Amino acid sequence: MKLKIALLPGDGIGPEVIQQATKILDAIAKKYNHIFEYKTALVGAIAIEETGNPLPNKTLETCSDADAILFGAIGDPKYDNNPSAKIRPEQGLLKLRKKLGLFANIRPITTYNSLIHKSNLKKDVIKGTDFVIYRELTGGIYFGEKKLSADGNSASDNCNYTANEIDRIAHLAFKAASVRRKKLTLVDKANVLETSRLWRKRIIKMAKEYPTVKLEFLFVDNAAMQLILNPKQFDVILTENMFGDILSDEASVISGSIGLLASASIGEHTALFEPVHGSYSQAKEKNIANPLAAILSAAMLLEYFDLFDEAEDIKNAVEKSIDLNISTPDLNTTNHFSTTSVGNFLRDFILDEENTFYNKNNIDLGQSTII
Ligand SMILES: NC(=O)c1ccc[n+]([C@@H]2O[C@H](COP(=O)([O-])OP(=O)(O)OC[C@H]3O[C@@H](n4cnc5c(N)ncnc54)[C@H](O)[C@@H]3O)[C@@H](O)[C@H]2O)c1
Ligand SMILES: CC(C)[C@H](C(=O)O)[C@@H](O)C(=O)O
Ligand SMILES: [Mg+2]
Repeated sequence: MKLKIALLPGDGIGPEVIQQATKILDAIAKKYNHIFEYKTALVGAIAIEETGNPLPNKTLETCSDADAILFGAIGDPKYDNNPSAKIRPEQGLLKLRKKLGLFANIRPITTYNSLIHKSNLKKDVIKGTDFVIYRELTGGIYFGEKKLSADGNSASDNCNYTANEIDRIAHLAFKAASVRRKKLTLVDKANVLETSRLWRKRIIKMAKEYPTVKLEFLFVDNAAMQLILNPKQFDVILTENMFGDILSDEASVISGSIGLLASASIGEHTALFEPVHGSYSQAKEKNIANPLAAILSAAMLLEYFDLFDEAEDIKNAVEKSIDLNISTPDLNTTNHFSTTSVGNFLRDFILDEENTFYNKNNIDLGQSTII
């Protein structure tokens, strides 16, 4: 298969993790005789610096011409620490999602056997957790009208949803639940918010089309608690934009690190694949960022094109690296490995025809180093 992939590395650790993700995609291309062509474009703070615009037209064109987009991360302390800045890196990502119609953000949460004992959470609570968050991505408070009064003493952010915006992601979530464990949990704040009540009405109506799926409702405050108290109760969580953003960072603690959480942002015409984490600028160019979220996002990209064996190869390699503790400091506080080393290990594991990687003594890390 030939795929044109737009690469948007962005800011902070974005370029480093995207470099590892393309390393892995190249290994897959080599193993399976695919052709992956990359075109890199600017987004975020770096795009502001170079063009004055967090999403230059050229970037949008590159994305529109591509079969899919692989995104790193955006954001910079310069803007985080300046609430008065009118042009902000995050606008690049938000505009991209909106312009490309990427309305469904899919964030799977799973656990890894060899990380369970390291978790801050109890082993019995998290072992076997396997759910997916369907986060609405182009509506809600993120995209409503924003106002700041002339005297600067009052501000508002409007939260809007239309029935159509709710329905299109809800169908995807119901379909996902019907081929999984057949449970859908709508997370909202219907006891307070009018938009949440619209969500409930639409979902109750739609549930009749999916009779095999058990539907439950949770208020978001309770959901935040249930996620930590008993994450195994969840199969598919459907929620609006901001609740999904917050709950997925919380859920990353179940997996072991936000550096493990991948996502797919799906639209009608195209899709973008992005780690859940941000630009983690404290780690920029230190070669310590976990590249697995970006690499697993690349695996989701392959699944989007039905390249399931290829995606499975990546997931197996990721699991192996974690089992062998070939991990960055977020997962391995003692002999941790660099971002590059983790990428090298995965590449070599994927291309290793003779399966020499079955015990730690056989690992040839090549240029990799323990840092
Ligand atoms: N999709 C995105 O591009 C995205 C997502 C979230 C935040 N942001 C932006 O990123 C900037 C920093 O935001 P933040 O500090 O709240 O969130 P962040 O996700 O960048 O970092 C939060 C913490 O998570 C951990 N972490 C994140 N990524 C990691 C990785 N790959 N490996 C290991 N540990 C990792 C680190 O401990 C870090 O301190 C802000 O400008 C924010 O707007 C961008
Ligand atoms: C950077 C920010 C705009 C973004 C969001 O809130 O959607 C991020 O937190 C995410 O989770 O992708
Ligand atoms: Mg977020």
